[in-house]
Amino acid sequence: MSFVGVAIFIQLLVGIIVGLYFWNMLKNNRNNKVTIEKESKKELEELRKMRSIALSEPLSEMVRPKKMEDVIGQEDGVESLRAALCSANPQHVIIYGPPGVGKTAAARLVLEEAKKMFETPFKQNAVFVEMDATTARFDERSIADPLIGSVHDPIYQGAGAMGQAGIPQPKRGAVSNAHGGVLFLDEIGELHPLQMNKLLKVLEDRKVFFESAYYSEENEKIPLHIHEIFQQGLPADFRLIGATTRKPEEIPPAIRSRCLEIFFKDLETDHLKEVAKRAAEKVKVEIKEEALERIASYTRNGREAVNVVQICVGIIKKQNKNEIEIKDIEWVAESSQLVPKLTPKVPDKPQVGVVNGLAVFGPNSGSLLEIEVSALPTSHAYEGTVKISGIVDEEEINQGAKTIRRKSMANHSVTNVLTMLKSMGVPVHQYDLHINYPGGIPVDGPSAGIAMAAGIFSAIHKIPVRNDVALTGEVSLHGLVKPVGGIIPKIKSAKKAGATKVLIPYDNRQSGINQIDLIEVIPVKRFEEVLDYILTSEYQTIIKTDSYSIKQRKSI
Ligand SMILES: Nc1ncnc2c1ncn2[C@@H]1O[C@H](COP(=O)(O)OP(=O)(O)OP(=O)(O)O)[C@@H](O)[C@H]1O
Repeated sequence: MSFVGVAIFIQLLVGIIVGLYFWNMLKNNRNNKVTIEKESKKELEELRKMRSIALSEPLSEMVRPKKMEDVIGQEDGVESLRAALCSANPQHVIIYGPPGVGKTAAARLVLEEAKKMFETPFKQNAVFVEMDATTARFDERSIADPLIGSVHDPIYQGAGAMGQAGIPQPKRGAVSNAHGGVLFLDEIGELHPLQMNKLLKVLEDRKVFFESAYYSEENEKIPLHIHEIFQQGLPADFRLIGATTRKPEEIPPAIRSRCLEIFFKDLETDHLKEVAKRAAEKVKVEIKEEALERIASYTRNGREAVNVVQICVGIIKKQNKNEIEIKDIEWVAESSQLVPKLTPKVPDKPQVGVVNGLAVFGPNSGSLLEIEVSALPTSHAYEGTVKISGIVDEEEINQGAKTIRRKSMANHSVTNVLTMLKSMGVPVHQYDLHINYPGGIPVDGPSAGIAMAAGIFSAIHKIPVRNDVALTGEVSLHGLVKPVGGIIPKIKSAKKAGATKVLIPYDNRQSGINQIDLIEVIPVKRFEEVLDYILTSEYQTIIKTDSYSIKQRKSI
């Protein structure tokens, strides 16, 4: 074969190989397409089948408040929420309150109310985006951040078109999804500090800026919209409504200072009855007053009340009944291990060494706190012993990334109280003292100072303490009554427990406080005044014949 013949043969061979290669590729592509189409058809059928199945709407959805008036017992909170959002300049908000009392329900409704306002900046299609801060996880490489958004770099996109072309892809987070509307961030107190900082930056800029090592202004392969996002940021102009069961002091000051703070309360018995009644009405089931009363006695918030009705409805429907009776509620209480609520009450009569202290839990819930003191003459030569029971010995304070463990403040507060009483002339050292906080309420903080001091004084001198007075306040080494937190819920809980007077630190007095719930509120400056108010009238005569006089006490 000549040289030309060989060349033609090789050319033909290469042509055949290349042709076969492309023919094979086309065949594969066609096969792949057919397989993908078949798979997709199967998945679509499955999806349609799933969509055709729908259970009935759960009762919890049916009874969810549909208008603000349906949110029961939160008039002040709802009014503040309206003031914050239903205006020409809506503000960011944090709602504090116990779980299940209507924070989410009210937040969902306020945007709809705001949209109806004449001057509102919210458009009719403004969105309400809901997110739970406990699920707003992010990863440190910023590949995924459902709250703020993230950039999918080509290395993580794999074989996707953008990935192959080396184009970084910004992905929207909740802050951008909420653009023009409201971002409701439940449990905002649980947000990771790093994300809290990013959120603060977004609130300030009203847009999100992304970074990527794969981004270059000169890269012409990058589409225009991605250039615009990297250069001008992704819009994120929304109003934040954060909700938390934590106390304000546990929330970072930087976010607090940018938000209006609103407080939702514990629901009272009447409110719980109303929530349960409306739930029963919505499913057209009858329920009598005594049954509502029983539901309220077992439940602590609106969600629990709705849940009890929901289970009862299931039970009576199975029995072809249309009325929820007390026995149905008892059955639910037993099977769900619900325990009746104990509302602390003031004692029936004055007693030696028994004082009505006041405690506060979470952001807005108060409770009467019984303090009992026993004082027995000591057999020790120099100094009696001091025992404290029923308090938190050690506590853990979570400050975002760091956790602090500290010894109980109540413990330290006893030391301060004893020093104060000793310097007053009370013969504390001659007694073995036992201070007990019965009832399992976790006590901490120094706010029980004046109550504890009064209990010790009463126990040592065997003078009964008035049972109708409750008191709160820290006491200084020199007998000054220092301000404390949670004063309003404390006053309300004193009234609920049956007290007629409540002593508070003078510096805690504020306008309108004297009229709260028709209980007499008495601001006090010094511990001597506390004794004058809470010890029974015998005190005045006994004290004058004792080893120290009122004059001595006043000179502390
Ligand atoms: N004040 C209330 N008035 C009417 N219904 C209420 C009230 N509080 C709770 N509910 C009922 O309980 C359900 C749950 O309430 P919601 O989710 O608003 O509570 P929350 O305070 O946001 O609680 P969490 O902090 O646990 O999310 C509501 O859908 C509603 O049916």
